[in-house]
Amino acid sequence: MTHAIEIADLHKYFGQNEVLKGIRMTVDPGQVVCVIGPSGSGKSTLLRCVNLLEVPTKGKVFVDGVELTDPDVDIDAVRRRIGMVFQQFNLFPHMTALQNVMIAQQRVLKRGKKEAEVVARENLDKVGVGAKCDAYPAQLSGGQQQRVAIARALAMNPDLMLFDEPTSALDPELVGDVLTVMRKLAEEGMTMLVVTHEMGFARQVADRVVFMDGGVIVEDGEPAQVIGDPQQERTRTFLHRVLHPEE
Ligand SMILES: Nc1ncnc2c1ncn2[C@@H]1O[C@H](COP(=O)(O)OP(=O)(O)OP(=O)(O)O)[C@@H](O)[C@H]1O
Repeated sequence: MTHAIEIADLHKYFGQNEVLKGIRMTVDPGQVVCVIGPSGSGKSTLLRCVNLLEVPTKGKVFVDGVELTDPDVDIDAVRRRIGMVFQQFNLFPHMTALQNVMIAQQRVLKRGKKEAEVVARENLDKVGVGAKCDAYPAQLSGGQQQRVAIARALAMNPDLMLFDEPTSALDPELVGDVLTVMRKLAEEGMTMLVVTHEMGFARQVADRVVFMDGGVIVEDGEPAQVIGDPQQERTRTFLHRVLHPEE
């Protein structure tokens, strides 16, 4: 079986700073893999290397068997199959929710206005903000804005979704709405690579959890193992801090 994502010996430097130090991992079709780890461990950089928002210094990244790091590959064609959801929702402030979900379909996929609108409405309904089509981002809560951002990614019919701390910018009471949408996508079989601090989500939804620290993968396994019974001291220390922040 071809892996949905394969990362082979990935290194990334920013100047002298080696942020990724030989990452190897895979995500198979339909799998949900959560990446956890302390701030600055390289999680976002890893995710950004999967759609070449960052160019790896060394190593290879494959999406569905296609090597993104091959200079002859049509990167835009591969990128179109990858949906990305960021911590900040990055919606256009002067466009309504509906227009935000339509615009990339029209510009990138060259869909006509009518089709783009139908697809946008379907996806806004799917994430539970169908009633907010005509609202501007400033009129929406953070959780609603993030769900519009998810709808925007889904409207492009991606094979694969990357999430970079999608709930970190949200007020605590809004986190659940976004996680519910992500859980539903996982149940539908979407392949997902998710950088998150939400241990409950990682534990309940992920097929695998990857713990990163200092630019390396320290542990990679089933959630019950990595979160429930970590083998490495570094993982235990991190989890203790995250799960018992008051101590
Ligand atoms: N564009 C950049 N230029 C220079 N250094 C960068 C750049 N992006 C990230 N870094 C550095 O790379 C390191 C890893 O950052 P990264 O954002 O990947 O970590 P992270 O694990 O996602 O952290 P967080 O949980 O805080 O988002 C940090 O030291 C950061 O300062």
